[in-house]
Amino acid sequence: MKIKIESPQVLLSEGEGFAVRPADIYIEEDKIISVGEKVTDFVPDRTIDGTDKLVIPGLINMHTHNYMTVFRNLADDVSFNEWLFERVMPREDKMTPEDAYLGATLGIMEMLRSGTTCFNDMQMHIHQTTKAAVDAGIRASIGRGLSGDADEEGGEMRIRQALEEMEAWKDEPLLTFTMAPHAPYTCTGKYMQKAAAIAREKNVPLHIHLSESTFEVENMKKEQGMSPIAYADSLGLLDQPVIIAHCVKVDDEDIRLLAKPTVSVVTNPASNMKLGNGFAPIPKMLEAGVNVCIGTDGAASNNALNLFREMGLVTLIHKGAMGDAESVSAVQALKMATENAAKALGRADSLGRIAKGYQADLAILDLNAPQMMPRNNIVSSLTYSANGSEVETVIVRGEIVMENRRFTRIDEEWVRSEVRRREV
Ligand SMILES: CSC[C@H]1O[C@@H](n2cnc3c(O)ncnc32)[C@H](O)[C@@H]1O
Ligand SMILES: [Zn+2]
Repeated sequence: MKIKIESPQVLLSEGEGFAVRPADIYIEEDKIISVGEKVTDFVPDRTIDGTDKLVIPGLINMHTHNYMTVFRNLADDVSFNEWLFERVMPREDKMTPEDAYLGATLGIMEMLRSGTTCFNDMQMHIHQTTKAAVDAGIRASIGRGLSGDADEEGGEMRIRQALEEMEAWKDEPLLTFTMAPHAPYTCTGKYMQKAAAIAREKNVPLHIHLSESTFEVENMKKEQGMSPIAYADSLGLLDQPVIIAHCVKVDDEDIRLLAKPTVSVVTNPASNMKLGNGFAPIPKMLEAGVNVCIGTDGAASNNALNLFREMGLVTLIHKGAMGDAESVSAVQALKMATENAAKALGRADSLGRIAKGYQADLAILDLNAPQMMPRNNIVSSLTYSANGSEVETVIVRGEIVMENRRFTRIDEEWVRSEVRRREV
C-alpha cells in the first residue's frame, strides 16, 4: 500500500527537541520513504488531506496489562496491597482467556483512540493479548508475567508458556517479546536469573516491576539487606536490556544504578498516585541520564490508558511538588512517549520518530480542535492541552487502523456488547 499525507504539519525530532514543519509524508508498505522531499513517480493508493492536521509519531505506552481493562473501576480508593492481593489477584484467578482477549481489545481501542501505536505489556493469558494486538493491527511487545521459583512446577510452567508464545508468534512483524519476571516479591532471585538468562539467549529485554511501594522496599531491605534496585543489580539483571516499571521509592544510589545504558525506567504517574504510592523522582533520574519512558499500567489502577494524560501528569506533578516550573518540560515528556520508548525496545533506529526509513507508525491530529488552538507552541499543546480526542486517524506499519475515529479492523459493536455482558 502506498499512502501520501498531503500538506500536514509534522512533528520532527531535531537534536534534543522537536520542530514542527509543513511536509508531505510518503509511505510505502511498512515504512516512511520520504518526509518533505517529493518522490517522483509515486502513485498513492490513498491520499490523506493533511490540511489543518498534525502528524506525530505514534505514542508508545511502555507499561501495560491490557487484559486487565475489564477490571476498570472495580478496585478503587484502596491501598496498593489491598488493591493487588485482595481485590485484583482473586479476580485474575477467575478470568478466562476470552475475558483476557476482550479486555486487551478494549484497551487497544482506548489506546488507538488516543494516538498510541505500540504498547509493552505484561500478561498472564498467553496468545490473548498477542492475538488482540495482531487482530487490531497495533504493534506490541509482549511478556508472559512470571512468578515463582526456578525449581517449582508453577514457575517452570510459566517460563514454558512464555517460550511457547514467543515461538508461536515469531514471524508476526507487529510483535516483539520480553521475558517478564513480575517482581522480586513474587519471584525468587534464582528464578529471575533464569528468566534473565533466557532473555539473553533470545535477545529480548527483561520487563519487571521494581520499587513501587514503601512496603516493597522495606521488606526487601529486611529480607535481602538492600533495596529492590540494588538487589536486581546484585543478581546481574541491570547488565542486560531491562525495562523497569515504577521506580517510585528510589534513593540516590538506586538512581546511580538505573543510569546504566542497559536500563530503561517506565514511570506510571496516574497509577502510582492513585494507589497512594507517590511518584518517581523523574527530575533526578533525568539529571543522572536515566532513559525514562512513560506508561499507564493497567486500567485497574490508572484507570485510563491515555498517554496524553500521563504526559501532562509527569510534567505537572514535579513542577507542583518541587515548586519548580522548570522541572520536566513538555519536550522531555514527549521524548519519553516516543524516542526514549523506542530506545528501551531496542528500536531507536526504526520507531519513535518521523523520518525516512522509519516505520510508518503515525497519529494524525486535528489542529482545529479548540484545545489545540492557537498554534503558538504545538509541543506544549501536545503535553499540556491535548486529551486524545484530537486524534483522528492512526497508521501502524503503513496500514490505516483507525480512520476518522472508526476502527478499520476491530468490531466495536461486538466489543461493546461483550463488555456490557460482563458488567458487575
Ligand atoms: C502475571 S501478569 C502481571 C501481574 O501484575 C499485576 N499487576 C498489575 N499492575 C501491577 C502493579 O502496578 N504492581 C504490581 N503488580 C501489578 C497483575 O495484577 C498481574 O497479577
Ligand atoms: Zn504493572
